[in-house]
Amino acid sequence: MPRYAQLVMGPAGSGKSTYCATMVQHCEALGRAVQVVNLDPAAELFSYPVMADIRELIEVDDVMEDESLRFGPNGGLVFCMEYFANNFNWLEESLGHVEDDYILFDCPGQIELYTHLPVMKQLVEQLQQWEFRVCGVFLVDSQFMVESFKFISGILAALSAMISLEIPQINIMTKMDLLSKKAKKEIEKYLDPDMYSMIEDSTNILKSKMFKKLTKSICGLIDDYGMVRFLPFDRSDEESINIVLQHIDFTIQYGEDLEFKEPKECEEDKSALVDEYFQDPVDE
Ligand SMILES: Nc1nc2c(ncn2[C@@H]2O[C@H](COP(=O)(O)OP(=O)(O)OP(=O)(O)O)[C@@H](O)[C@H]2O)c(=O)[nH]1
Ligand SMILES: [Mg+2]
Repeated sequence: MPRYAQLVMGPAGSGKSTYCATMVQHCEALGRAVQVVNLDPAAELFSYPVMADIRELIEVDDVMEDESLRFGPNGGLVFCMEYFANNFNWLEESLGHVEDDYILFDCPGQIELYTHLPVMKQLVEQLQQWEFRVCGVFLVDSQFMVESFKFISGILAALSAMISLEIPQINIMTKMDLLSKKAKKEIEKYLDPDMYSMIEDSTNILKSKMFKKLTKSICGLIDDYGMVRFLPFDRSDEESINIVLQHIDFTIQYGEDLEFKEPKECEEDKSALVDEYFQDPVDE
């Protein structure tokens, strides 16, 4: 039986932990069991139940306080993640092996983890060895995406994670509930972007010829990949959460191997339900 995983990534404050909490609630309402593993060694509070917490293995504060290491917060985090990569057996023990398990990994927000450090790639390979089908979920704050320049930098971050991890990836614009009506309308064009009109938008305001040329090349590169699309995520809208979940389920083929399980209560009440169904209609 395959196992399923979402690797929830994205820049600091993009809404990763909130996304995990929202997904857990949503899946609970659907009667689906979803667990969350915290992989942020600097996290403090969670609004979801944690199945495993990297801080049981290593904590950023301890690394920063260590006299021989003398790391700051970012160096400390990199150290913690490298230590984690050398101790995947901790994760294996914490995960156990439950049939059909579906796990969200709430990752740290340091962008270098997804662009050039090998840790996340090593994690993906390890999860795949444990029979997980892994989907990358890359979150970007929609409030920073309403201008074409910011959008291009967001798209490049998503693209570099996609290229370095080599797994299917769903890109999401979070915090859609915070946008004004006008901004929502404006952002529609960024969900499925036409990079050529983006080139026009961005280069018209540029004075330097060289910068114009560079922007054109970057937009051309993004367009060549043709793989970066965004889904809007509004935590207050069940429909939007459902669409995101369906896309992710589809990429990891969740549900294809599931066997039908009869809900317990239903089994007991089955005869009663059947009787009710075949009852003679009551005369009104
Ligand atoms: N209104 C609104 N606020 C959100 C949403 N998602 C996140 N937030 C807020 O944004 C802030 C950061 O959210 P987090 O979920 O902690 O973000 P994160 O990506 O886990 O942050 P780090 O782990 O520090 O990188 C919190 O104050 C959240 O309440 C959203 O969809 N809507
Ligand atoms: Mg977080």
